[in-house]
Amino acid sequence: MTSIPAIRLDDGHEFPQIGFGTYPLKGEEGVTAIRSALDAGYRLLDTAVNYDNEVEVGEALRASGLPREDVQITTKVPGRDHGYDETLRSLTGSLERLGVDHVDLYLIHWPNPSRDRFVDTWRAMIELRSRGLARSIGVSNFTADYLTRLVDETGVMPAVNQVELHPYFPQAELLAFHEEHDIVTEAWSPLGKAAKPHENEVVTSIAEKYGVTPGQVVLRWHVERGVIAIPKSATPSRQKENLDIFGFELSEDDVDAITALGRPDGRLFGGDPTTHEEM
Ligand SMILES: NC(=O)C1=CN([C@@H]2O[C@H](COP(=O)(O)OP(=O)(O)OC[C@H]3O[C@@H](n4cnc5c(N)ncnc54)[C@H](OP(=O)(O)O)[C@@H]3O)[C@@H](O)[C@H]2O)C=CC1
Ligand SMILES: O=C(O)C(=O)[C@@H](O)[C@H](O)C(=O)CO
Repeated sequence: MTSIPAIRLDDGHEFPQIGFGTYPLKGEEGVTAIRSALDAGYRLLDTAVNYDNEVEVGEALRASGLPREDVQITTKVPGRDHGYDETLRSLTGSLERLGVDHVDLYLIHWPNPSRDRFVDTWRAMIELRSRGLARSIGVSNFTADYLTRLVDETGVMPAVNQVELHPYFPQAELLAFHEEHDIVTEAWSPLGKAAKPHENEVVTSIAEKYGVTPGQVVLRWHVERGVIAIPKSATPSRQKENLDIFGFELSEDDVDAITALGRPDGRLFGGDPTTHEEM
């Protein structure tokens, strides 16, 4: 089984550089797909209250027979649960649905700026970390300005920012900010989902050169940039393929050529964190 290199967060906890995205896996089929990912070697599962599949994630974990401590679980507080007390309650609900006594990474799913409650939400997450209910805490879809506001108002910088990141939206500026502030970047839709950047000729020709698949090239590009990627696949063969990316390296020129595919309108569904509201 592939051994997955780890990335260390600024709180000292280590996370595998490839995790498994679970949206929109649900029901019996969802449990089967998530279980199959665990069997293939994934040890980081990404879920959220809004995916409505925390129960399935917990079931797949138990069905796998793996010790709880071998698998890291991320979940996320939704916009409707922003606020101090609301966030404490939200995690209680997530833990019950998952059937676990702590999560390994707890994220604010979206900043939801029109509500302007993400700082209080963050204060609750700091408390949840001190109670041991969330081992690491971070955010998702935060801009540099929102991250700065969190640290200015609470003194605590998120360990992770999970953001849209794929060859058509490479986010070089945000990555540089993260590096400067010891924030680990996690890529959502790392394969670019429906935009299928792996079908772009730049990627397919690099894949041919290395004798790997285009999907593997895109995931390796994330690895070369020091990012944690959480590809989703319901297909067991692709689940294995997406983990099998540690036997080759991309040259700097190839990394740059893929990054150059970025487009100003490269977001998949216009999810600009400064305007997108998701409850
Ligand atoms: N924080 C946030 O706001 C967000 C977080 N996320 C998280 O990120 C995860 C991943 O993102 P997602 O949007 O699913 O997009 P991905 O970029 O992971 O793409 C998933 C799609 O790619 C296909 N696929 C998987 N592997 C390959 C491959 N090797 N070659 C070609 N196609 C492939 C899958 O098909 P198939 O399943 O048929 O194999 C599926 O259609 C989500 O599951 C979720 O956990 C996603 C969006 C927003
Ligand atoms: O999947 C997620 O985590 C989301 O935040 C959603 O916005 C998701 O990307 C979606 O539903 C897009 O239409």
